[in-house]
Amino acid sequence: MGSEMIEPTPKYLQQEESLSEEVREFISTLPKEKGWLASHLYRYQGFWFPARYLAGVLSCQQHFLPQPHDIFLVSTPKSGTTWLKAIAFALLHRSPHPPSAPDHPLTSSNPHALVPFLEINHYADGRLPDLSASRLFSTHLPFPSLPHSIANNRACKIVYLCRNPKDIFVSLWHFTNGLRPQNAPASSMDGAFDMFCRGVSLFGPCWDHMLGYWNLSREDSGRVMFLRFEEMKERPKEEVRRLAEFLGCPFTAEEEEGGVVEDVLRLCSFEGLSGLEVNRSGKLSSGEENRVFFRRGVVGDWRNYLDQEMAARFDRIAEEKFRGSGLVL
Ligand SMILES: Nc1ncnc2c1ncn2[C@@H]1O[C@H](COP(=O)(O)OS(=O)(=O)O)[C@@H](OP(=O)(O)O)[C@H]1O
Repeated sequence: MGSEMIEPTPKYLQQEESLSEEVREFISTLPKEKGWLASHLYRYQGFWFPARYLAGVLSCQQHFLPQPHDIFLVSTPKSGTTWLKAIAFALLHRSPHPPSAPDHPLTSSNPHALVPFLEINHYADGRLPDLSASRLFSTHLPFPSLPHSIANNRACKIVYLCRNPKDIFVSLWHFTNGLRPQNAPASSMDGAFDMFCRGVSLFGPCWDHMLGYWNLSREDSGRVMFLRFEEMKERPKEEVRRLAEFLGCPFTAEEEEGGVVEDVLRLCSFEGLSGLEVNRSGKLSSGEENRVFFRRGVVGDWRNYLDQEMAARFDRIAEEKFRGSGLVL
């Protein structure tokens, strides 16, 4: 009889048991609901987190110290974070790594490995990370949970990426089903839809998440750039030029002539990234298969999943939440 290897539970499926006594005690005081993938989501500072991420949130709130010129890529999950990470990395490192180079880091590493999340990666597992290697960070943290050290630091730059919540919902539903252990049943779309509308979803409510950074971008547009997935799809060159400018690395005339804008876009395109071996068969250190971050990458896929009534409920929520803010999606 051959001995069967028992795979350890991937980190992203680890739950409350893996946390320190202190964190477990704290989260036991928070409101909780059944999770989409994790057993529970906990409400902290008005938003919903799985226990493992919450431990990272608390730790980075306590310990993170920004440096002038740090850059933070912020988004609610499934807004196009993977794409933004790839583009920002390619823009900021294009001197040592020209985007057309066949050995560019993005051809052998998933964007999440190159630009880890503060709360999900750097500060996960009770670690205090050494952050000296790179000052380009990413986070799904809503504004009220962003470490005060970042929120109050006027020299840091924040790039916020937003997407139509209907597409976010559909993307999140596929994503969490794709991460389920093989024998676990998929969640029903109706149940997930109701939870999402009530804000009970990863880092949700997504509307409040967007509004927090929208307001900040209106107060301080030099420090916070508000990008939209749909506009990046519609006019990628303009948006990438705008981003390069905001990040302090605008394209030179030579680069424009040499087609570097197009090179960055090609390198970071859905087709380009999702076709790479590393993204077809690799895994993150937290256990997620890289391929789950690439599904369709289009605008408006929600039309294939939501009926009129569901779409109307989303519209009503957006109208209520965004009223008077100037934010229209
Ligand atoms: N390069 C590129 N271009 C365009 N779109 C892309 C790209 N990479 C990923 N995607 C699509 O983004 C969706 C995943 O969202 P996130 O990257 O925010 O996920 S995560 O929060 O990091 O888990 C998910 O959207 P859906 O296809 O609608 O599910 C991905 O397919």
